[in-house]
Amino acid sequence: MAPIDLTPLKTANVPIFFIVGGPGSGKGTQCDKIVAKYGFTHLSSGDLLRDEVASGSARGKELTAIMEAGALVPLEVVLTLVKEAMLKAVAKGSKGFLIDGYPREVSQGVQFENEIQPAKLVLFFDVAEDTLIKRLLHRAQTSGRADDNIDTIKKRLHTFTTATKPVVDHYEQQGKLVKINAEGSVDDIFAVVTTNLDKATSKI
Ligand SMILES: Nc1nc2c(ncn2[C@@H]2O[C@H](COP(=O)(O)OP(=O)(O)O)[C@@H](O)[C@H]2O)c(=O)[nH]1
Ligand SMILES: Nc1ncnc2c1ncn2[C@@H]1O[C@H](COP(=O)(O)OP(=O)(O)O)[C@@H](O)[C@H]1O
Ligand SMILES: [Mg+2]
Repeated sequence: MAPIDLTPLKTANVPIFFIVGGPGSGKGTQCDKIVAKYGFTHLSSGDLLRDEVASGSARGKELTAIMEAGALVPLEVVLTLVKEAMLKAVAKGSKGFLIDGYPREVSQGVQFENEIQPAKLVLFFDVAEDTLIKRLLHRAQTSGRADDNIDTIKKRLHTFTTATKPVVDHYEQQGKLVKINAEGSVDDIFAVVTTNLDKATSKI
């Protein structure tokens, strides 16, 4: 795959926030509220992957089985989709990015930050496993997602614990992690999100 020219993205030099949390932790819900208040561009790695599957492309066909198994798709695939989406957004004057659902393993974060730029903050939505399961089963009633079923949910939770929890430790050691208890109401959690984002963006 030819390397993507990231010059426009690096030149834009807009803030980038990683949004991390278990399946059903509220990443998408909080990102929608952050976009409404700050105007950042929300890119969900899961949504980009589902769009790729829906496009019927050969690349998309390979992804279906992996996603329905609740496993992680190859790093290069998801990073390429994220880069392509970020370039499209900076061409339209993006003010900054919420990268939702990425990184899901430490190597993803390291490669992203080496090739694009360091994330300003990593927001981690911390939710107990039984709450995640309850929320995802509730979402399953309307999401129509092939991976919102109890078997795949359990696999996604296992994937989160084994591959993504190390991401939390990695950024905690760097002092860039904001760990938010995301058990409460959407608005209470958003109040904590805005306190942290206001602090981070005031330093830009
Ligand atoms: N009670 C409660 N439910 C929430 C909260 N945030 C999200 N949800 C619900 O939990 C489900 C998963 O949320 P979503 O944003 O899709 O989580 P994601 O999988 O991390 O992107 C959805 O049905 C939401 O309506 C919250 O703060 N409190
Ligand atoms: N960064 C990533 N790396 C590898 N696979 C990913 C990544 N993001 C999403 N996926 C795949 O897409 C699926 C759905 O992701 P996502 O929509 O973010 O789930 P949720 O919002 O419920 O946490 C994941 O279970 C995984 O198979
Ligand atoms: Mg989501």
